[in-house]
Parts: sequence; structure tokens; C-alpha cells
Amino acid sequence: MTQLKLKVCGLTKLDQIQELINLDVDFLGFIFYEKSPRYVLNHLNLKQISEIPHLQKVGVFVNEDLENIIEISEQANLNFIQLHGDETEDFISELKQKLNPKIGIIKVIRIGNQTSDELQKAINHQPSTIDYLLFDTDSKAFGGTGKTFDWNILNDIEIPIPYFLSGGVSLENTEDLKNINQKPTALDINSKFEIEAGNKDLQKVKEFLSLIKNETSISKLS
Ligand SMILES: O=C(O)c1ccccc1N[C@@H]1O[C@H](COP(=O)(O)O)[C@@H](O)[C@H]1O
Repeated sequence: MTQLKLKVCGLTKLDQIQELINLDVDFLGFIFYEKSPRYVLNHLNLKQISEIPHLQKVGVFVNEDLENIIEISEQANLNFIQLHGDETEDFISELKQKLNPKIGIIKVIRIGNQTSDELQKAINHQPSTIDYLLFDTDSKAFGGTGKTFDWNILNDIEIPIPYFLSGGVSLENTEDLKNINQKPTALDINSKFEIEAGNKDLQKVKEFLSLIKNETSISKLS
């Protein structure tokens, strides 16, 4: 059985980041959206982010200017760009052309009240150059609300590439993973593992890690 990966998002503190690296967390997420309470550049500069020794650093952007994404990705030494807004197919294709080819793209599909047909169309319209999809709950804030969507809708669609599951993922709802037929490649945790925005509750993250990385628990979930 392939092991579920973990992305911890909304990081702002170097000591916590180092601890997550020691815990072998698979993806580290940094929010480059000024309106977010987890806006990383209020806490760390691009050089500090670039020096973080991890090979799966994800920058989260919301309807950001293409040239800014490229500049930040280079200066912060990012490995993935997570597009969390309403970025079009053309925008993503142009970004892919201009971006360092080593940098992958994660496209977020925010799930609100779409039908499964509408959702399928949105998935099918994504450019083939994206590396992962990420499903999150739709909201005016774009993300980071701690709210879940109805995961059952994932059983009504075809997901052609690996995906991250996000939106209010917590210690309390991993049980519901067993109802999803096509399992996510990674779980993305954020606001449910915080003392306050951007300040992670590492004890909770450790509990979660042992839950999802433990073979016995995983087999209970699938
Ligand atoms: O966390 C934020 O503040 C944020 C703001 C704007 C876009 C995305 C944001 N975070 C992403 O939201 C999801 C879900 O987070 P949560 O579990 O619901 O708190 C996660 O992918 C973050 O990358």
C-alpha cells in the first residue's frame, strides 16, 4: 500500500519548520497571499525561505501576477507552486512555459456547490502540464477556513492525476478517508493544527503523523 504523504501548510516560524523537517514531513507550505493571516512574508524573507533545507517546498498563490510567481519561486527556491485562486488554463500553460522546469504545479479546485458533472469538467479542463490537483473547500477567503467539503463527491468523479486532500483536515476526520475510493496522494493540513494563525501545534501534527504513517491505522482507513 502506498503511504499517504503529508503537507503542512501556512508555516511562518523557522524553529517549527526545522522540527517538521526532523519529522520527515513530505511537503512544507508557505502562503504568498497578502490577505492571508498566514502570509509568510510578514514573518520570513525570501532568502530565509530559500535556505530551508527541504526539497518539497510549496508556495501558495492566489490570483497572483505571473511574473511575481516566477520571481518569488526563484528567490525562495520553491519546488512547487500551488495555484489556489481562479487561474485559467492559459495562465497555467504560460506559467509552466516560463517557470524553471524543475518546479511542479499543484492546481487547486475549490469545491462549493458544483454538481459532480461541473466538477468533472473543471478537472478535465486543467492543462496536462500540472503535476497534482488539490481539492479544498470553496470560500471567500480562498482557503485556510478549516471547513471541509463533502468528500463523497470525489467518488462521483474521475481524478486523472494524483491529488492532495485539503480543507479542514483534522485528527477527527481521518476516519472518513476510508469512504473515498481513489485515495489522495497527500493530506494537506493547516488551520486545524494551529494555536493561532501561522503558529502550528506541533504536538497535534506529531499525533497526526503517527496516525497516517502507521501501517495498521492506514489499513483501518482504507
Ligand atoms: O491558509 C490560508 O490562510 C490560505 C489563504 C488563502 C488560500 C489558501 C490558504 N491555505 C490553504 O488552504 C487549504 C486548507 O486549509 P484549512 O485546512 O482549511 O485550514 C490548505 O491547502 C492551505 O494551503
